[in-house]
Amino acid sequence: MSIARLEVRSLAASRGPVTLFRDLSFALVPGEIAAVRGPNGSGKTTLLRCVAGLTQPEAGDVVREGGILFLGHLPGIKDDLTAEENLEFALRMQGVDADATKIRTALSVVGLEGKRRVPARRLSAGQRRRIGLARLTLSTTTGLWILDEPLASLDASGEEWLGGMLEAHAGRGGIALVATHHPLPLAKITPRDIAIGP
Ligand SMILES: Nc1ncnc2c1ncn2[C@@H]1O[C@H](COP(=O)(O)OP(=O)(O)OP(=O)(O)O)[C@@H](O)[C@H]1O
Repeated sequence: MSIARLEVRSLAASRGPVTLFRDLSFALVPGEIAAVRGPNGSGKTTLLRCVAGLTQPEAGDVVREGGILFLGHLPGIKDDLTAEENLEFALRMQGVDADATKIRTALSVVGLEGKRRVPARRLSAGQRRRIGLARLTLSTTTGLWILDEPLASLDASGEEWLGGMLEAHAGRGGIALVATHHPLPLAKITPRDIAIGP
């Protein structure tokens, strides 16, 4: 199981003179998925970074239980590494132990089996995104998934796959905080909406 809990209390963040959000509070219980919504530049990434502990909020607290998987809005892919080298590197940074077979299986799950030895510079935007998303298949015991625009560049089959991954994660007691401009492709769960910005 990937039991997790997240509580955000009276969180505030600014960039320079601009207040992005203030007095933001919410709590997610095991099995809950939240969609963070707001216009470009409203502070969605900033909120995700605060929740992950990567950015210090101006005020408020974040209480977390369970490990974190953070998938940034840029896939963070290194051009000179192959698909499998990129995945291996990302997992190592995350502290996830994955052997060559697991990596190959994860890439095959996201439709990149035939591309695993291809340098990332020769992959499309959606294929690069899929390398990042392959981390989800190997992070099934990580309680809190923080995903920034995971649907960007994904085709319909990728969206459907991601929806299934999120629902399986919720079914294991995991929670997810997902910044998105698109509706989350969930069939069984209604996500909680967290709106920020003007
Ligand atoms: N490194 C930075 N230095 C200064 N200002 C920044 C930096 N990163 C973001 N900002 C500012 O903070 C504000 C919020 O940015 P953030 O990336 O959190 O928004 P967002 O809602 O995720 O946007 P988008 O939908 O475009 O991804 C923006 O107005 C941006 O100009």
